[in-house]
Amino acid sequence: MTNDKTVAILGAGAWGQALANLAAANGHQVRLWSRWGTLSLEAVLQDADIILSAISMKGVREVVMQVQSFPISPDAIFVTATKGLEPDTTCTPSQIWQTAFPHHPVVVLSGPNLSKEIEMELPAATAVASNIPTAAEAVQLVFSSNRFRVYTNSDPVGVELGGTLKNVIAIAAGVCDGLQLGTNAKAGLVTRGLTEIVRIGTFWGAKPETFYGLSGLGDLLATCNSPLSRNYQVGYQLAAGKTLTEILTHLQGTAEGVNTCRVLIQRARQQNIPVPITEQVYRLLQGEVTPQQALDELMLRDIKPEYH
Ligand SMILES: NC(=O)C1=CN([C@@H]2O[C@H](COP(=O)(O)OP(=O)(O)OC[C@H]3O[C@@H](n4cnc5c(N)ncnc54)[C@H](O)[C@@H]3O)[C@@H](O)[C@H]2O)C=CC1
Ligand SMILES: O=C(CO)COP(=O)(O)O
Repeated sequence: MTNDKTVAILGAGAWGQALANLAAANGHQVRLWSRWGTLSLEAVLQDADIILSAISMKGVREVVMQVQSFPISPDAIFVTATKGLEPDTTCTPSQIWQTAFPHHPVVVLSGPNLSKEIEMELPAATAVASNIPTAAEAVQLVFSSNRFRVYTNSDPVGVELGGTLKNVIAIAAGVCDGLQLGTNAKAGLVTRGLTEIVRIGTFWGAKPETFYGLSGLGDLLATCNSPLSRNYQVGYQLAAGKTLTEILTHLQGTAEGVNTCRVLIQRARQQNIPVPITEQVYRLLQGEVTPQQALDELMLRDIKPEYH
């Protein structure tokens, strides 16, 4: 009897490759699928115990529909590692996977996981969250090692939203560093950013405490403080006067925060949720304000109690 699993990883970008290497290093049989690769999706999915998606948000629904057209094991567990929101529906990736595969467990994997550091075999921790505890535990076993510490969590919505919403604040943090506003400004921004994340996330059904864990505060700290973060890079380069189009043309990989910010603003406005930092990031990305104007708008808002 062996505990080795067959793991299908969909998406061979930076994150898909890093996760494939982690599972392979633990002795699992890993099949990595890319739309440009030689392995067919059908062959990759055949009898897989775990089907993990590290597809960027823009491709998730298309890939879900392709997966639906092939046979999969009745016991297969889906894992989603994408950090984004779908523009038209405002769905999270796990909601899309769960709707398409209602009889399979879906696990969200999210945490402070800059893929370049993980590829360098530096230590990191993450959370795997599901409504089905045994599914989260199975995924925990597949990826846990002496360099990747995996915690289970029972709040998939909170874990997924933490990883997704922090990307918008990471853009703001990049602007803050790019403008050389100092450590006090950065600490204030990130803390108020977390307040905004908790406000939106709890409104959408997450548990508030989840946002103080690895996938919330943890990932917020990682992305707001590292030039390895593509979202941080977007903000940093906007502060240097580059246009969004220029930045995205040269950026390696995906900065999900750009799209997430637009979806978030749409939902927050509909539901009357105050999100002042996200609002300024949105206006900056739209070219409606300069980084300095966005800062002034935030600093000169009506004064108020810290909690209300
Ligand atoms: N790179 C990182 O450090 C981390 C990234 N993430 C998240 O993982 C997701 C992927 O990120 P990266 O791997 O960095 O991005 P990436 O841009 O390097 O890779 C994205 C992958 O998705 C595939 N893809 C996109 N649209 C597709 C479609 N229509 N059909 C088939 N494949 C499609 C691309 O071919 C590529 O393999 C993002 O949501 C990101 O926020 C999460 C944690 C860490
Ligand atoms: O989510 C990440 C780290 O946890 C990766 O951040 P970026 O997508 O900004 O590079």
